[in-house]
Amino acid sequence: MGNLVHEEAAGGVATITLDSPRNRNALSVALLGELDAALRRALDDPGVRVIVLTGAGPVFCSGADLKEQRATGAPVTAAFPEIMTLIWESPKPVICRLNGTARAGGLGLVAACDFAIAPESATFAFSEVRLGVAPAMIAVTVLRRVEPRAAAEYFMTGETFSAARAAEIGLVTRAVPDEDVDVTVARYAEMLLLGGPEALAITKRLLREVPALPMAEGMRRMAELSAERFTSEEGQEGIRALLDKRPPRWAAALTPPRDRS
Ligand SMILES: CC(C)(COP(=O)([O-])OP(=O)([O-])OC[C@H]1O[C@@H](n2cnc3c(N)ncnc32)[C@H](O)[C@@H]1OP(=O)([O-])[O-])[C@@H](O)C(=O)NCCC(=O)NCCSC(=O)C[C@@](C)(O)CC(=O)[O-]
Repeated sequence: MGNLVHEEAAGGVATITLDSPRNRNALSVALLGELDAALRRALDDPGVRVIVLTGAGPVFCSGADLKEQRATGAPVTAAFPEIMTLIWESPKPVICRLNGTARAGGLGLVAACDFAIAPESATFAFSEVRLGVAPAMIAVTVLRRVEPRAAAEYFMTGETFSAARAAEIGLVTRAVPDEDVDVTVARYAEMLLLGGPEALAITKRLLREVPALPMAEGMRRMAELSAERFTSEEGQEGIRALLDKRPPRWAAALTPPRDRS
């Protein structure tokens, strides 16, 4: 366990905390290295079925570490694309529990997660252009979540917007009263623990793939997948459990080799 990222696991849920409040959890080389290792441990642990990503202090993440960038003169975020991809392609669902505000690169992480629960007091900004840099890497996740007009508006103006607006444009799943963040995250984690781990991993993959498929090919491939699921061990257990009026007994969560499609 490192100094800048902490992990704990309980009841099938691993919580990974960015813990560098002095610079508002800025993405330094060291923090990114620890985050990458923590994510891989959670992905590799068959006891972990849901991952929660959060931060310590008043800010979830302030984006690239600008002080380190100035001191070293080299890009500090070389490891960032791989981390966003790990989250995006993780067969286990990932919930972002926003402990507060986020900026720039921090919003790339938010968008990479399957769910994001934000406190109403949080504010957001894609501040890159105001620094003379571009929201380049984060565009890859953010543009898959946020509607195009809103992306153009906030990417190009750098204007600060509210958590409620972030929910409206698809950047976060829900903006809730600050005191309700934990209960809302727990409710999502509980719902996710009810699903079959394989079914969830496959559903996450189809959410990524189906929109890009031509209609006829989409129908053909999804009909095949649907049939496979009904005959899979997990599908049979889920249906048996429903008909027997008992909770399903799921096998352990999926572990790597991860699905990279
Ligand atoms: C986050 C709030 C609103 C909190 O606002 P606040 O809670 O009022 O905190 P603060 O502004 O008083 O900051 C507290 C301390 O954190 C430091 N700090 C704060 N942010 C950073 C940072 N990023 N890197 C390094 N240090 C940072 C800041 O310098 C200060 O240090 P001190 O003066 O006490 O020594 C405010 O601090 C803020 O606006 N920070 C700057 C956010 C920003 O502009 N980030 C842009 C990063 S560029 C980026 O992420 C590029 C990328 C990755 O998207 C490119 C791509 O996608 O290709």
